[in-house]
Amino acid sequence: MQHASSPSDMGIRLDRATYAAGGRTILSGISLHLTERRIGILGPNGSGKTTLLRLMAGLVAPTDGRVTVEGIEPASDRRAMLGAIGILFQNPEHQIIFPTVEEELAFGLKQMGRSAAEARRAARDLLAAHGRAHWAAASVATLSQGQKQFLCLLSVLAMAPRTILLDEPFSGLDLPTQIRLSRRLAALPQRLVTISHDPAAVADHDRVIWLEQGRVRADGPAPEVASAFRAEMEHLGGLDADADLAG
Ligand SMILES: Nc1ncnc2c1ncn2[C@@H]1O[C@H](COP(=O)(O)OP(=O)(O)OP(=O)(O)O)[C@@H](O)[C@H]1O
Repeated sequence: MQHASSPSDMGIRLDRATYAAGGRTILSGISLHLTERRIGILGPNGSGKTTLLRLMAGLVAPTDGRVTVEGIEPASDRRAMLGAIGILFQNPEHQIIFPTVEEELAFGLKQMGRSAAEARRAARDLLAAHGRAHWAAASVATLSQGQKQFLCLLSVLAMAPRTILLDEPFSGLDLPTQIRLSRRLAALPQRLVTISHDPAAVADHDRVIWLEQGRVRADGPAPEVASAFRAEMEHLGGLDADADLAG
């Protein structure tokens, strides 16, 4: 497997990355070099957060500029990305494709080259390690939303990617499930890039990037950026309508 060859290749780099679709520019000239262990991406609805995550994961390629992960363009080498980047999508329904928990967990491992028997064994071991051995044969349809979200996290962890991208990981989860998931995420050794519209979700992160209308509006330590973002959102919330939307 290819690994970073120079410090500038480490982590995730965006060089004037632009993404246009449907006749409009969604991200404009984003330049970032992300190497910190806990990174937050804040932004209001429609600011381009999920699109940025899709670019980083290689699910879409920039229409201009460049994106590299550990020195490799993610959209051009999806296989190399399996060990480099994992994604926890906002909606588990967009991630889960197999009928049973064990099949779902084994899928990624098979993609990484494990035999079917090895993948199933590793899936069962992972479930047992998280006190969920009894889930193996369960139909995914019988799991609650929070349990599906946890299954998706286990699927990502099974592949042990060096960076995990999290798209609003707490949306739709009740408070105890949020607290549990947040504790599990905090304990992970990997680099985490967490997308949120909630400044509290990224308040203890090493670096926070504020996206606004497809551009970086602020980039810095969490206390500064998250509090400036909160102040702006509270100001906007005090107005009767979004200033940039007609009607
Ligand atoms: N393929 C596409 N074609 C056209 N427009 C798109 C496409 N993908 C995203 N958009 C638009 O780009 C903007 C940014 O979308 P994106 O999902 O990245 O925002 P977001 O910050 O994640 O929003 P939210 O917080 O609401 O999930 C939105 O206005 C969306 O409608």
